[in-house]
Amino acid sequence: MIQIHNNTEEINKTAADLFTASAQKAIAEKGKFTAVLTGGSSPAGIYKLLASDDYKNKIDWSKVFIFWGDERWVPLTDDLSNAKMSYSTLLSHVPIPSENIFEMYKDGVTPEEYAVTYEQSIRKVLGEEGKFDLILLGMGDDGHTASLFPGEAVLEEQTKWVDAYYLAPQKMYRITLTAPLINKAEKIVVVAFGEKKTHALKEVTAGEYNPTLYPMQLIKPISGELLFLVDKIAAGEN
Ligand SMILES: O=C1O[C@H](COP(=O)(O)O)[C@@H](O)[C@H](O)[C@H]1O
Repeated sequence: MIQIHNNTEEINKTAADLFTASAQKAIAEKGKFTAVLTGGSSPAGIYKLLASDDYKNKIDWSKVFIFWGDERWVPLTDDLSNAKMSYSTLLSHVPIPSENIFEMYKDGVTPEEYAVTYEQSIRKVLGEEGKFDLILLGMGDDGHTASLFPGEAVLEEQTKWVDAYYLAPQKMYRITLTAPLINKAEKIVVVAFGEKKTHALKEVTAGEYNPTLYPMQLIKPISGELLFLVDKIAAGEN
């Protein structure tokens, strides 16, 4: 489903409300909430809202478990780190236990080794079902999501839940959840706004099926819900 909003503020509020409602429901039903954060620039407003006085006390953060959809293989101190942005906007401002936060980077190991460790951590918290309560995703201007980039072998991955590889065009390693794992989730919310997203959004949602070119097309939940929160500009209405 695609929801078209008037502006970014509306998208941020809708996403923060969805996050809060999913957390409350999961905690009431199962005693814990498992969520995946997205990187990039798009989610910063959502995270800041969740950390604000209006929102943060609505969630029992001691029962929240945070993972990431992908990461650039850089230390947490690096401005390119998706985790760094998530801490500065959200995680450093809410009472979540540090052991409930699963950063997608570790010093002293290779990205490939850490992909295996990260998958084990997911299995420990979620069990063999691997069903996250909520996954937030962004979408790159080229139609990539998480670190599922056009033309990369990771798009074909069927078995692993987490993969790492060298992304030659960006000259850096990436670590990412794979499409088969993402698709197990209860709810997947994709946030995209601004004119740079217009072309990819049209191709992803209304174009021919060509996930090699537009990897976001691989995101098709098995039994859960997929919701795009976009603004009028991204939707091509302005
Ligand atoms: O490289 C990445 O980009 C996408 C999109 O980022 P945005 O800045 O256009 O919102 C993001 O979803 C992904 O997590 C990130 O690693």
